[in-house]
Amino acid sequence: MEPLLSVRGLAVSRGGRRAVEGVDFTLSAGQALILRGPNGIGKTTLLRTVAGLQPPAAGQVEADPDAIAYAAHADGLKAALTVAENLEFWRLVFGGPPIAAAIQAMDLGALVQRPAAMLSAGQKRRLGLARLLVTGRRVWVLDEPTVSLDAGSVALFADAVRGHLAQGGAALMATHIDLGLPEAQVLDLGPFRAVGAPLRSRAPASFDEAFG
Ligand SMILES: Nc1ncnc2c1ncn2[C@@H]1O[C@H](COP(=O)(O)OP(=O)(O)OP(=O)(O)O)[C@@H](O)[C@H]1O
Repeated sequence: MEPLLSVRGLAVSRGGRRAVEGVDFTLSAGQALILRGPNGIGKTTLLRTVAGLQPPAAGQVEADPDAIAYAAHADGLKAALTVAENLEFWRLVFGGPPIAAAIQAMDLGALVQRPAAMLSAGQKRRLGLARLLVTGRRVWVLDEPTVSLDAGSVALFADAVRGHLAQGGAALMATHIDLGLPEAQVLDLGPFRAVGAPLRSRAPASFDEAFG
């Protein structure tokens, strides 16, 4: 079976410094891969590279760029639009399926008329994940998808991923928690830490805006 995503000898850099290198994996229809590794090892950087938001430092990422739906830490919601309007907006952008199934999958029925600005953190995250379902894209690339979700919502998300895989999709996810997806493979990035990469990088003095 032709893989939907193929990563070969991939090295990724952030801030001019290599994070991980020599990463190889493929994802075919119906497969999920979970990236693990300590804070700062390069999970987000690797996902951004796979999504085409930054170039590889070395190696290749092969995928149809129109097959990938990327969900970053931030949910990318339109604050003034309602839940339904946000989903309709993304459906129109991507040309995906009707929004009703996404609303049901992420249990947003009671919130459809509420502006995104008036959602709780977990509700925003559920809307951000519902967005994936209206993209109609086959390869989900997800960075910490369950942050802010309660246990019930994590289970809904796991069901959505399972449904996506069953329909011939694939998913690449960075997460620190157990998603309840035993069928997913796990790739620990620890052994791929680039030679010379710091174990924990130190933030510059001006970095800590919130607490400075
Ligand atoms: N904006 C930035 N500018 C420069 N370096 C950065 C920037 N953001 C992150 N880095 C550095 O790049 C490296 C990889 O960071 P990345 O966010 O990919 O790690 P991660 O594995 O996703 O971490 P976490 O588990 O904390 O989310 C880290 O060493 C980090 O310090």
